[in-house]
Amino acid sequence: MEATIAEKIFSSRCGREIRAGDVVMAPVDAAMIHDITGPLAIRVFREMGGERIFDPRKIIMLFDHQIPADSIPAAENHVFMREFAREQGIHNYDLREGVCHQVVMEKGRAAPGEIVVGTDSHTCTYGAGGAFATGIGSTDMGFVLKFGALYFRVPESIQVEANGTLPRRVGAKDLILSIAGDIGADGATYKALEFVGETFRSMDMPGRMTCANMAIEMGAKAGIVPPDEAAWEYITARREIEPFDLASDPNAEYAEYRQYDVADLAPQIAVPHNVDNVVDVDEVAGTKVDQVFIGSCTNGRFEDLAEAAEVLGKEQFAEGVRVIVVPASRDEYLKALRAGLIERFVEAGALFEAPCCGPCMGGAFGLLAPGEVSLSTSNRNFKGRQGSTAASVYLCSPATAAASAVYGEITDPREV
Ligand SMILES: CC(C)[C@H](C(=O)O)[C@@H](O)C(=O)O
Ligand code: SF4
Repeated sequence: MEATIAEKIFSSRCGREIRAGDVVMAPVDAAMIHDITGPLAIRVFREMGGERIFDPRKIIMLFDHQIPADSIPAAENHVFMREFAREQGIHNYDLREGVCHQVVMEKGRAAPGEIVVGTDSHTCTYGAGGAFATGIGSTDMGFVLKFGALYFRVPESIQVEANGTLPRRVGAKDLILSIAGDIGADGATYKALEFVGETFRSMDMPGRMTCANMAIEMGAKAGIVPPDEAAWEYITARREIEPFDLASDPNAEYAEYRQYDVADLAPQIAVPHNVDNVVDVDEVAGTKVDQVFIGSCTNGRFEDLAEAAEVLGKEQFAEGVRVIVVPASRDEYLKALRAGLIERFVEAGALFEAPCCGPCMGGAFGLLAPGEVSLSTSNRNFKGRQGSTAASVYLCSPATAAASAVYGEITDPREV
């Protein structure tokens, strides 16, 4: 039988032929827990009578949402997790490395063909490298910590094919926002989104990560880019693994097909308060912004910062706009530092913060007051996502964020 990439990954990991719709107990190749959801997973593991975790080498532990601790409960969570890591022999990246999804990818902890879970909805990011990766709840993670396996209902797939070359200053984020606008916030619920076509094939790994990251914003269980040379190059630079072929069969069965030609794509904006409220930038150009956030697991990589810096050029950020730039990880931070980007952002008036989730979730800092408007390169714009429920969050690409930060209002980066 011809199979999709998602079906093939489950078949290979379970050692028998698996079809979409099957409910299987599948082994987990890696499991990520962070400072917010980790403590609950550990408590569930204990309640289940857990003493030793299934394999400490397969656990990725780190802190990124509330770092450095922004409250006493957060500090207590960190202490609790550090103790668990010591007791179980887990390598804890602690608060040094950055946002969980960036760190998992950059440390080579998710590889093509693997099943990877994390107690965070954007775990689907690792599909950029050909893993079947999905966010799970802390209760499920308690089970994974004990048994190293989990029940899955193997998803049907939606194939999204994109062809053509993205225009200047239009990038992966614009493409995925446009796809989210079409599919809708629940249009891919429990499906695997498979990204194929020449646009994805010529996209760099950071761009693929931006796209896979937002699969969950359409309700998808996973977002997968079939691994090609670029993906294998990325992973083999980080861990010892022999490349192999992994792609859907030509006649595999899909729930749906969607096709895009990106040659004329305009910069896209998700306007408040849903990710699928997507419009071309010119429909909202001129909207005044109070805060601009460039960062997150969606768009906090070096390439994103470099694109923003290129659009910024020698300009200053507009008076009255708070520009917050947060690299997604220590590695990305160092690359930005060495390339002189940090100096440029700070000179132009930005606050440059250490790697963490930052204002993305309205957690640690950068919260909005009622009535304020934020333009953000992150992935969610629900009411209250970045502070007050009476504030507004618009989502965009790093290029649009930088252009808008210079003019103090939503601006088409192609005109800068
Ligand atoms: C805190 C965590 C559970 C949450 C998620 O799962 O996505 C967060 O990272 C987010 O982006 O809202
Ligand atoms: S950067 Fe934002 S979306 Fe990503 S893990 Fe952190 S809070 Fe979640």
